[in-house]
Amino acid sequence: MAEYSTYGSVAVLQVNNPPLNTFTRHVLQALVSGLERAQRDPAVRSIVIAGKGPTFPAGADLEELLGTAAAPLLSNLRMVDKHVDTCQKPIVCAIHGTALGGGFELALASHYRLAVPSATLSLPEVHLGMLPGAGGTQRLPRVVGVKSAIQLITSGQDIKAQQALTLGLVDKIVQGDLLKEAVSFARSVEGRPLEDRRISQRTVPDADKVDEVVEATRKTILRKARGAIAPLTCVQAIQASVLPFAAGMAREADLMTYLMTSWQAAAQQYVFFSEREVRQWSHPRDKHINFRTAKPTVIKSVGVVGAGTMGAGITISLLQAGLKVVLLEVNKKQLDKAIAVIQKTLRQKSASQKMSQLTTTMDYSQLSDVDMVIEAVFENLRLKKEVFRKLDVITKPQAVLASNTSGLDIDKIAAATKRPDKVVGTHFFSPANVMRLLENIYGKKTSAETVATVMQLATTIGKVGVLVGNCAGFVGNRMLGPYRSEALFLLEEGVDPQDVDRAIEEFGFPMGPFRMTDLAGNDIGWRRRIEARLTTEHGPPPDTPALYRRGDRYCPLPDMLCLQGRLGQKTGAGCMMLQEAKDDLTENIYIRFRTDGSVFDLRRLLAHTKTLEELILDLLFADDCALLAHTEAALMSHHAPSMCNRYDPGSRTALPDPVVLQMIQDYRQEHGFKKRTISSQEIVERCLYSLINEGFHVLDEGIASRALDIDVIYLFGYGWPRHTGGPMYYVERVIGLEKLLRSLETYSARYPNHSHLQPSPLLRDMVAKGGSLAALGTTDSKL
Ligand SMILES: CCCCCC/C=C/CC(=O)SCCNC(=O)CCNC(=O)[C@H](O)C(C)(C)COP(=O)(O)OP(=O)(O)OC[C@H]1O[C@@H](n2cnc3c(N)ncnc32)[C@H](O)[C@@H]1OP(=O)(O)O
Repeated sequence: MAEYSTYGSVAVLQVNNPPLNTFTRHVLQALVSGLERAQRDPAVRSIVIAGKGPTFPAGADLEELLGTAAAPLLSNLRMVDKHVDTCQKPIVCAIHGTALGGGFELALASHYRLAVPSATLSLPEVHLGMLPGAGGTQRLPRVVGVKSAIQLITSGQDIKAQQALTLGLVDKIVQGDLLKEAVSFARSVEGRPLEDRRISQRTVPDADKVDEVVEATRKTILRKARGAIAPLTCVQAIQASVLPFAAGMAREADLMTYLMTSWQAAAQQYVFFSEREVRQWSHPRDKHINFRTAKPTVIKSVGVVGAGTMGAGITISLLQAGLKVVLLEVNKKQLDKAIAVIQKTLRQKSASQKMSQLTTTMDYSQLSDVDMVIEAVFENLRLKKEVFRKLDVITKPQAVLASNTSGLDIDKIAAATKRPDKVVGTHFFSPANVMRLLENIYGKKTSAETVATVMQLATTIGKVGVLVGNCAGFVGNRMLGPYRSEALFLLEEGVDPQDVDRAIEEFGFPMGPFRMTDLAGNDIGWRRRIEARLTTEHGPPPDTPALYRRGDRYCPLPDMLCLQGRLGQKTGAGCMMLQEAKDDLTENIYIRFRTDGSVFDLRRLLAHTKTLEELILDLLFADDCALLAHTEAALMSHHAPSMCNRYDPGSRTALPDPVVLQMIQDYRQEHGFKKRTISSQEIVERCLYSLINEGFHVLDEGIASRALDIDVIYLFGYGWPRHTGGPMYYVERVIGLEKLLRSLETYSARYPNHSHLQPSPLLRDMVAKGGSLAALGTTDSKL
């Protein structure tokens, strides 16, 4: 646990608790014993603490911290801290790997710190809903000042060795053998006075400005925290660092107890383990096919087809992971643009050498030798099938063929090939080089080996891969459907778009539903609805009521919006449409092609077509049309000043527009809706409960095999607030399944035609039988 050895006058304590040398109570007990022994031994004049194997201790063992062993763990940690801080012999910490949380705090309690250049230090407790409760909030500000301490602790950011040296957190960077250097360093400081080496005895350098600093940062922290209590509690603890050390420590301990017993800390620790647990996948159809039994194919080279925003982002992710990439794009301008974006991004990340791993081409035959292809063309089934047909012929027979689709049928895509066992979905999220989620979709015929390969690929490229089944929208986008519908129905009843957004953002999402679709592009959903023949232009049958489709309530506002060119931020306006004379509109609408920025006057193009609607639809969906095959058309209306959520050029700030509010009012009148006041609580409940209810359907159908898979998808792909643990965790542990059921019953009784508010049979069953999501396969083994 902590190996004791001596090198002349130097005692060395090496923590040995693989894989990360985390502090269990036994490790800490062994450290206390080692320190006592070294203090007792008159031959020992200095002490080195180090980690054996890959790292210095990476913090407290979370399984113990959360379980019944928490009390002895904490009391042992305090004991170590006291022994170290009051020790009369110099203690030198030798840091390599990751000195995190309690590990870093142990180093701060010591008298000297040496680190190898690759070492990383951090206090990441805020991500676990806690604070650095072993003196971190008291010692760090004594070294770096309150301002920097607030920044470092509330962000939990990594501090690289060189930065730590600059900040005064380490005393020396060691290039050679760390342990040897640490022993010789310890010897060199033997007998020197220790008082000025004890951080606890120092005063905070910017103590006189503490209130000012806290006041200045509070607003930003609150905004970023989005409902999480840990960041501001960290600030309160840091504020106490200007008190005498013992008083500050007492304040830190009180606040730590408050956080550790909060539901948010439990939720965030669930997130930590769930992020890792999704790697332990098993095939819902056959549990014998799982991460242990299925062997992935080794992937060294990947072809990416399509150099749009997604294709370029995917390419960057692959290159950053050291894979060889062949990027294919049949449009030269688009290809050049993508190369420039990739180059710029890699350069910003100081990874320009990775460009040598990239081949770009317009010729499919260049893909003949890659181990895998990820297709990232326009979201259109016909086009994707065509690409897969080609790939099947060109690539080597053992190559895996993956489609980056956000919801199209993987089986239909696979059917275009003679190797459906090698076809799989890999749903990346935009921006693909930033977003951590990779939703991997198996089809009916996808082999275990192919599943294992894409799950392994996720890990290789630093993503969180979640395995899900095939259905429209898979897990994430399918659950988003009811959420969006309910948001629209709320507009019909009297809420303004910005009120819906505000309520959802107050719950903790970075963006409400309207700002989110404006960002993603309103045309994405529109295209899907058109393909499903749901929009007015392509359906419904004449005898269907205006606000119904296939027996379900339907809100046509987003379709009307798209027809007016309000596609979101990319067109400078989104959200709600402004009902204007179409003739007027044609005067002002242009089409801008993203590849070269050229602008075409619609009136000229209109000469060849019947109506404006038809023209826009043609342009947006004609993937085989020469104009659009390799470009994404963006419609740009010059009516922006009078539009609802409009965006000043280059800005992402949504500006509500009174004209549109009037338009919604007209829409309500036209369809006989009576405006009423709706509370934020109702907005949140109706939107989120309908999303979660769909999650129960998804589990019932085996599309997701565990509730934690859904949680991870929403946390890493959709901005679900981390401190709530994810939708399924939140509803079970915070709201309660019974309350969810009762609320859904109330709302569905009020809105019998909103089918997504009808409680799922699984939810009813679980409430009736007292079942839990954990029993369904949510692995809570570590919680
Ligand atoms: C008033 C007195 C109060 C005293 C309170 C003292 C409180 C101290 C607070 C803390 O120290 S909290 C813990 C702080 N440390 C962390 O948050 C580190 C968390 N870990 C990581 O960030 C990463 O694991 C890593 C260290 C960067 C390594 O990443 P890597 O990708 O290499 O490995 P993983 O797959 O993440 O982890 C491997 C394996 O280990 C498990 N694990 C990681 N950290 C912990 C931990 N702190 N406790 C328990 N288990 C941990 C992880 O779950 C993996 O397990 P698996 O079974 O292989 O999935």
